[in-house]
Amino acid sequence: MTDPVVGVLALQGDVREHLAALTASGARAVPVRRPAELAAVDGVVIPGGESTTMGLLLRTFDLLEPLRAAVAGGLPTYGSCAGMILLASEILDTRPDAVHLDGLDVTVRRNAFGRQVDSFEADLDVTGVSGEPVHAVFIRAPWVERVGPEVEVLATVPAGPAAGRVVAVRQNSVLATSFHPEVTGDRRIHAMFVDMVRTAVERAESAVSTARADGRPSLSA
Ligand SMILES: NC(=O)CC[C@H](N)C(=O)O
Repeated sequence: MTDPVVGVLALQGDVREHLAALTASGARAVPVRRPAELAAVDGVVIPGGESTTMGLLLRTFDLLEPLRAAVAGGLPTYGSCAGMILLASEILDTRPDAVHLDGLDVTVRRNAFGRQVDSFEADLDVTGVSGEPVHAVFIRAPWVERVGPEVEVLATVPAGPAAGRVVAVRQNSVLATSFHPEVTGDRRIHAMFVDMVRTAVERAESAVSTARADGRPSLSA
């Protein structure tokens, strides 16, 4: 197949880094600022940045409902840090009117690792990523405090005061990490997401060809 088109929500945050990481992982990476641009992608990344600001901008740019609907409809979505916060069904330590995309049945706590420790790094074993552990960079990061029954935990902090805290999860077509793989040069998390996107595109294409073979009207007509 041709390279899947993966959008990066480009309202705020480290958009450029995700575009570069996706391009290096075999996707056609494009910025998304308008509903029509969102409608044209096979998958979308919600970058790191500041979740309350990004939430306000989603409203301003009329992207909130289209993005919520796309995620609910199964569009492969990857949220990193602030992106994880926006995807959560419940957010602790945020403003009362904070935006939830409700893509993940999890409770996240913003800035969870404490104000003294704004950033830190750790080597993580991540389910689905083979080889060396992933060197994870956390920047004023959230952690996941509750996971719903459909949510798979992909990584936890291995040691230190936050040992055991959940920092990477997947629920069906939604992937989220507390950390920022886009800043390290290790492309394995983006490659895992691009694989999710490719699988979803292939599935949709084979559903269309089955429908054609059955003589039913084509979904792509
Ligand atoms: N690096 C990040 O994305 C930080 C997230 C930020 N602390 C927030 O609450 O949105």
